[in-house]
Amino acid sequence: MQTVAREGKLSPAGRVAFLSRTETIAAAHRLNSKSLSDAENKKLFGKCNQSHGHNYTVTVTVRGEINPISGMFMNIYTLQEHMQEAIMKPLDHKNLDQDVAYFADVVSTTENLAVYIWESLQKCLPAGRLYKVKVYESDKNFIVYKGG
Ligand SMILES: Nc1nc2c(c(=O)[nH]1)N=C([C@H](O)[C@H](O)COP(=O)(O)OP(=O)(O)OP(=O)(O)O)CN2
Ligand SMILES: [Zn+2]
Repeated sequence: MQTVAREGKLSPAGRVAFLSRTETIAAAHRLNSKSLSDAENKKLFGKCNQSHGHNYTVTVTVRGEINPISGMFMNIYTLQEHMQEAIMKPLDHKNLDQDVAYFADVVSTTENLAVYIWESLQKCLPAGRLYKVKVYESDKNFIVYKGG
């Protein structure tokens, strides 16, 4: 990288790139709202009102301006470390409803799981860095959350 800088072959400034990394978490849960009766929960959530598990696939996308010296805006290993702390450690091989305090009163839908991951990553990433959280609950279903 220093060689590139010495030779003056720097990337033009102001180029924004998007970096994504995917991890998989295995977790158990059930869809159940404390605001509803047992009968209402069964009617609304059907089979998903019973305990079951998923191998969730979580793709996190961050954005930033490419540093002309390093050729990147974030080392992928840095993103890996943040995902370990914010996603893998609290969620992998856990019962979301019982082991994760956030879901004590929040229904553990994939939507809310994406929000949890977004908020956890926001705590360790620089402002404006996080762009998108995509969570696959199964091969067929996924949620995209971009904050807000
Ligand atoms: N909007 C949402 N709807 C549902 C969610 C959710 O998170 N957000 N979650 C569920 C259940 O968790 C359920 O486990 C979904 O899994 P499954 O039925 O296995 O999903 P598939 O569509 O992949 O499987 P099929 O065999 O095709 O049914 C329900 N709804
Ligand atoms: Zn489920």
